Amino acid sequence: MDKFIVESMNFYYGDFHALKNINMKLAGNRITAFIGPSGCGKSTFLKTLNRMNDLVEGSRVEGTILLDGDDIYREMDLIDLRTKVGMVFQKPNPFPMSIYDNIAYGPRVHGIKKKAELDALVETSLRQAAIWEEVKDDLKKSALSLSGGQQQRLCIARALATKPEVLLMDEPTSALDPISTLKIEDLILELKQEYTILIVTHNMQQAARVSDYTAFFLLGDVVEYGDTETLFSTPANKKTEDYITGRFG
Ligand SMILES: Nc1ncnc2c1ncn2[C@@H]1O[C@H](COP(=O)(O)OP(=O)(O)OP(=O)(O)O)[C@@H](O)[C@H]1O
Repeated sequence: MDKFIVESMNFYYGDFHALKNINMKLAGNRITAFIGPSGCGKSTFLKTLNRMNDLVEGSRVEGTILLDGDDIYREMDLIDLRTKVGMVFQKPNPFPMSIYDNIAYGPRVHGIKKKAELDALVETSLRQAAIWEEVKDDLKKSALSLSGGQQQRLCIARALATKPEVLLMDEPTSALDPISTLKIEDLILELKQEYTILIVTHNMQQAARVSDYTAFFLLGDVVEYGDTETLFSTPANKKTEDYITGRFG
């Protein structure tokens, strides 16, 4: 099932044409990776999917992006969209509050007040993000006292607490050590059962390890998009081949 259908999408920062005629279907309950050299538009593309770019002055989007058949720029309420489509950023960005409050924040904004309900949500989210065992006795401790890898898993738990359907991840492991990176990768694979995951990564091995599908971006174009195994073993385009073999540039 396609979760997102992107049709004739163009994106501009002022006069700069950052994404050029993107047509793409993104599969539900699968992991899709976006790769490509710096500045090619991967993050911009990811952010169009939950309208994070709306905040950028002078930016403009053309074309259509459907989420479960609804046009996210014309038919969907922004709060509904952001509830359905959660996001995890490159640098872990916990709120300067306790571990518990970081997770309970979103649900509270959505009107959940009962302590028992919040307790359950906090536990489930932390378990799903594979960090419960490490923090369950310290829920009142500041989230800022956690290690970088723990903070990133906490941020994933925070994103899960509002029960999204899609998780956008913008280079979620680039600030982490190899062990934390592998933990997050295991977690991403685990989460695929329940979520649609879209991940920007500079790490080719990571894309090959975790994703079902990969899209290669270059200068705002999608040069090649398909099944990860095929794209990495027998790329159809010479530019894709040059990039994945490190001959790019
Ligand atoms: N807020 C902005 N205002 C103007 N131009 C921007 C803005 N954000 C990004 N750009 C430009 O849009 C292009 C695409 O940027 P984007 O961040 O999407 O690339 P990327 O592929 O994710 O790069 P990286 O891998 O370095 O994160 C770049 O040329 C960048 O300079």
